[in-house]
Amino acid sequence: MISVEEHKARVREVVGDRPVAKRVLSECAGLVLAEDVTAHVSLPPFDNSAMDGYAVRAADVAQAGRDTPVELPVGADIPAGRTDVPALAPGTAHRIMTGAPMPPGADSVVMVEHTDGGVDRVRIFAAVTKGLHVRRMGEDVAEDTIALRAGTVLGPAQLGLASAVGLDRLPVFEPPTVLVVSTGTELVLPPEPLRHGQIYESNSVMLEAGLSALGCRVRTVRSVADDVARFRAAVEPELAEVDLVVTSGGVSAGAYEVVKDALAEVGVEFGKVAMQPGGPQGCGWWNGVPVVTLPGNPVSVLVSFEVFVRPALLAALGHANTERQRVRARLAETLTSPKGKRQFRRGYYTPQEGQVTGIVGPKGGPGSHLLASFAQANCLIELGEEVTEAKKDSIVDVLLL
Ligand SMILES: Nc1nc2c(c(=O)[nH]1)N[C@H]1C(S)=C(S)[C@@H](COP(=O)(O)OP(=O)(O)OC[C@H]3O[C@@H](n4cnc5c(N)ncnc54)[C@H](O)[C@@H]3O)O[C@H]1N2
Ligand code: MOO
Repeated sequence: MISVEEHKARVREVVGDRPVAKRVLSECAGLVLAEDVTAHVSLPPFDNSAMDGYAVRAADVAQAGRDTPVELPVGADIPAGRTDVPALAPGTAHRIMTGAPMPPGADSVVMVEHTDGGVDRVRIFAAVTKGLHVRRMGEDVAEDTIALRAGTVLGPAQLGLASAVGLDRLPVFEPPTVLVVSTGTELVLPPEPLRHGQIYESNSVMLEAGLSALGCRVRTVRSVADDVARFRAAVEPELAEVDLVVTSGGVSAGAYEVVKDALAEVGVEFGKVAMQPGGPQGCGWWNGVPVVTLPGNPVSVLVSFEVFVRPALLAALGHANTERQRVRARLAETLTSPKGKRQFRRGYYTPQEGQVTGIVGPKGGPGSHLLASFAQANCLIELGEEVTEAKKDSIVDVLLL
């Protein structure tokens, strides 16, 4: 039996690292930037107005007040987007809109609310300090400096910034195409009617959802009978198209362990990991393609995905943080755990106002077929290998899903 950490390291090694590719911004959300990116324009690219109003010289309106307006002739109209901006003559104002370039000679902007809004001449009721309501060129990003650092996870703000400095593509770690394979002669695809002894296939749907959330492309072979020749025939042609294969089922100790039977001879290693659920596991390469074989029980599949596959893929995709957020919580009821195995129980974590630790209670029992209770959970309660009983009110580790 190997430890969770050992198998985690094996899966990480098998999954490997992802190559770098340039992708259009619309396909980069959630991915990690592979190289530093330099801005070749300043942001803002030019001095511009932060308000709708009038561009002035502060000195020309120094005496303006509510009861002592200063009246200036309006020289020009500068909407946002105007590229031929005339200079401001002393003793005049230009009407200017938010985002429009500051005219040479002007040093500040009076908000329209502090004027009479005049078009040919304007009465100004407030003085301004020099630079008021002017957004300076380069105050957000200076030209030829690094706008985004390698390792940045690209969310809305980061992608917006990339576009704002004129980029249409970014170098990212390319997400893999993953083949999901569900094995089991008993599996039927909804909405086909079930006969006694058959069940609806659910593992591929969970794996697809989990993989898609990481940005992976997913192909699926949704139901392969427990027959080595049929398994090979269904999966082998796909190998050239994918970067990783994740199977479920057919890896334990029975007489018809299709995944084990088909892949042990190509060098995939199978064994037992000291965890519950998710004991029987395997990983290796098939025709050079990384393969991770997960046990078939639905809860085992999802816990195994969380513990082994998700962190390995996040690391492969360049994420520095590959783990779920871990918090400490007070246990709402006593739990038992098998000696020598790390147990992952499905739980519901509730933060407590003003407290460092929240409260966590189990959702359902430890059985790896209890999918409905997983569907009500928001966390995994992790009980270490040495733990056989975690008492009510003791503090436990919780992984937030
Ligand atoms: N003698 C032993 N028997 C078992 C052991 C063991 O160590 N010795 N380990 C048990 C554990 S723990 C697990 S986990 C399972 C893993 O078995 P397999 O990976 O071979 O999975 P299957 O037997 O194919 O399926 C297990 C269970 O899950 C259902 N299943 C499978 N695929 C799907 C799917 N795509 N959608 C929904 N449900 C699925 C399947 O019908 C079985 O009920 O082995 C134990 N046995
Ligand atoms: O290790 Mo199994 O995954 O408990 O059912």
